[in-house]
Amino acid sequence: MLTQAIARNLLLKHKYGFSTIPKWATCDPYTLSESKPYTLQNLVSGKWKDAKEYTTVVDPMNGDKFLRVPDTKGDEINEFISNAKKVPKSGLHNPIKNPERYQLYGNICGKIAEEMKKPEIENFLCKATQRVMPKSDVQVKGEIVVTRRFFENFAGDNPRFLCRSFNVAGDHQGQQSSGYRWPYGPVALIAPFNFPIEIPCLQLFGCLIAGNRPTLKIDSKVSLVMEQFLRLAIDCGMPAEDVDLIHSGPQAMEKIILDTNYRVIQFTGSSTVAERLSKLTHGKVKIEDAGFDWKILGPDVSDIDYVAWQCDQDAYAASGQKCSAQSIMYAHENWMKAGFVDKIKSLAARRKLSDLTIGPVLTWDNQKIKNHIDSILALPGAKLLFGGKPLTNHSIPSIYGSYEPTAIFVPLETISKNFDIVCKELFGPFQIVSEYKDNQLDTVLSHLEKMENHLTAAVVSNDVKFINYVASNTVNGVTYTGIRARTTGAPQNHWFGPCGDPRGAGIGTPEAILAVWTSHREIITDIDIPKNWKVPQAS
Ligand SMILES: NC(=O)c1ccc[n+]([C@@H]2O[C@H](COP(=O)([O-])OP(=O)(O)OC[C@H]3O[C@@H](n4cnc5c(N)ncnc54)[C@H](O)[C@@H]3O)[C@@H](O)[C@H]2O)c1
Repeated sequence: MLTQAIARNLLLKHKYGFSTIPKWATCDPYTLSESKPYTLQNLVSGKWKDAKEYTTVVDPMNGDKFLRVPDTKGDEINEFISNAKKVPKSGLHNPIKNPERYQLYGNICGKIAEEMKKPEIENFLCKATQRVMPKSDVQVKGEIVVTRRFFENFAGDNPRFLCRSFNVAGDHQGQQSSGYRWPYGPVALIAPFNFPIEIPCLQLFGCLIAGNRPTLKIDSKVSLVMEQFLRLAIDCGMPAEDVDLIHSGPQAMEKIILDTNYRVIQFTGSSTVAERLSKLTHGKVKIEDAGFDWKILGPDVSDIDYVAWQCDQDAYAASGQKCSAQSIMYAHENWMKAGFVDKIKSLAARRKLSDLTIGPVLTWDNQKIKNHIDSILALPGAKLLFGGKPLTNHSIPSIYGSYEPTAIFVPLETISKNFDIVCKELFGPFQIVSEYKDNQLDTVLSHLEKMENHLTAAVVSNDVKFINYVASNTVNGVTYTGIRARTTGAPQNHWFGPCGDPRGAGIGTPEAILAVWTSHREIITDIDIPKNWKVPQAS
């Protein structure tokens, strides 16, 4: 693989006539290996700094010790805390303070988008991402392109348009109320491993555009990508003091949170940590957590090859490590009779490690995956549809999972009686399949009602009455409907986030940025006392 990377690097150099490593980059993802490891740095107070201690991150494809990531702790966290404490609650800018910074961020976003269009920079970001979170070329390119398009969206005057205010006429001459979207000031942003560039970039720049000053913490397995991306952003004019990047373990981050005055913490990751931080901060959190995402295939069977392809993508692309991945599929009996499962089975069988259409699972090892599969197969009527075995002939280290795309059939009534076991998110290439008849749709809906997480969902049907019945009785924040409905897809052009939880966060769109990174403020101007005013009766 390494030889391939070097060959590709040389090919690109030849094709484009310049180095494939951008001038601001400090790591070469094409040659990164145990013999050419890279040591990451924290960004604090506008300076790149080393740490006293490091953790080692291994190459998920072969176990090579290829990254040394700061294990920031002890006294080293004090600078992060004091920087956050210096930030005023009114932010670095707001609609009536330092408004030129909206233009600054419009320019930065425009410049970043321009840079990301350059092939050598796009390739660099794709490779860096793929080295730490192995996914296919198509999947990784999709992540980079969504990120670039987000920056295109917020170039120019769009930061100030985003934070536009409104006025309402008052009760008398000289009175007017103005509604503002106000930043929180000192904030923290915690991001997971599965989208090393898209999640942190969209949240970080939404946060900055709105006037906040964040401490950024990414999962250390993948924080290489944002460590490099921030160097690009600084090169594009971002003031280096506008954000602190910390690489640390959970305890150090919790200590920072406890000792700091963060006004809001945006967290993306597991529900367990989300709940923990929620309690720790007395609810000052905006959460994007686990996804147990469902798909319902309606009674109207059509376009079976397309729908099967979409199911395979939804369940198994990026080895199922998307929070939007299809976790459970309820197929109407008409689809089952049409041989739908066999179609998905043969599509899933095309996936291979050599092109990363299936790859390492970074938070579940094979023992944990096997235990989950066994516990479901032990339930009444459950049967393995396909997969169910570890991958073979590879060098993925055993701390990570490596499993075939897997599907297990579980009857509807078994799910009803064993809901907690069946409807548990396995963050890997795994899905539950069930079948329902016309008169069992309400049983399916009763399952959806019981679910804890309401992130993505798909109603695959072109029957408008069917779609409306399901959509009107459910709450998922991102619900795709129609024969092309999918569960995965977190582009920059529509809201992505859970619904039905007051702590729920969104990402990327104007509404998402305003909902997560600003709160409402109203300033009422009242300046004009009439000349003939007299003291009224006591009231
Ligand atoms: N809803 C979404 O938009 C979305 C997107 C991506 C992933 N996810 C979810 O994330 C999960 C997978 O990620 P994971 O298991 O690595 O998540 P995780 O909760 O273990 O880690 C997420 C981040 O939190 C940090 N962290 C962990 N414990 C912490 C603590 N006590 N204090 C402060 N920070 C802490 C981690 O270092 C990491 O940066 C899945 O459940 C997936 O569905 C959700």
